Amino acid sequence: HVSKGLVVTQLDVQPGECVKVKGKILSDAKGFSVNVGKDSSTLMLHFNPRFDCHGDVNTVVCNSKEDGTWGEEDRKADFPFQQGDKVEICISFDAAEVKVKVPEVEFEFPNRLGMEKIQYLAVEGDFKVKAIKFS
Ligand SMILES: C=CCO[C@@H]1O[C@H](CO)[C@@H](O[C@@H]2O[C@H](CO)[C@H](O)[C@H](OCc3cn(-c4n[nH]c(N)n4)nn3)[C@H]2O)[C@H](O)[C@H]1NC(C)=O
Repeated sequence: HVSKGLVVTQLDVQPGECVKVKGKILSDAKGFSVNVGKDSSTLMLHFNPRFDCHGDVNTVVCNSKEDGTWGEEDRKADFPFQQGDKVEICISFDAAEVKVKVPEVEFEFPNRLGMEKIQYLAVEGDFKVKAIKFS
């Protein structure tokens, strides 16, 4: 399993609010993930840019996780990331969907679990977190 990165629990992020993660993608990154939800087993969104891992090259894979079981993967067309880049990722949600804003591109993913708040944030993989901000 990927090494443990930053984990934040006891959050209470409401619809319309934003979780901002600033950091640096490692220069030899294979992939990283930003995970938000209730806890590590119940994720509203697993946002997983893959440079070269699990058989994917330069592909953003999104998924949800319910009580430890992955949902259907959603592979995105855009891949606005480069190894070594500094990135700022903003995640917000409402009853219908989760939005992931990065410069130039906004990804959308259905709020499959109908979650009403984000209590958990975990950043995993080849990503060095510099700052997190809740607004
Ligand atoms: C073609 C063979 C069967 O399909 C493959 O099955 C793999 C195993 O499920 C898929 O990889 C997993 O995809 C998951 C998202 O759907 C995750 O990215 C998983 O990454 C490791 C991981 C992260 N996490 C995790 N992060 N945060 C939390 N709470 N858990 N748990 N396991 C990956 O190991 C992989 O994406 C999938 N590939 C395709 C093309 O479907």
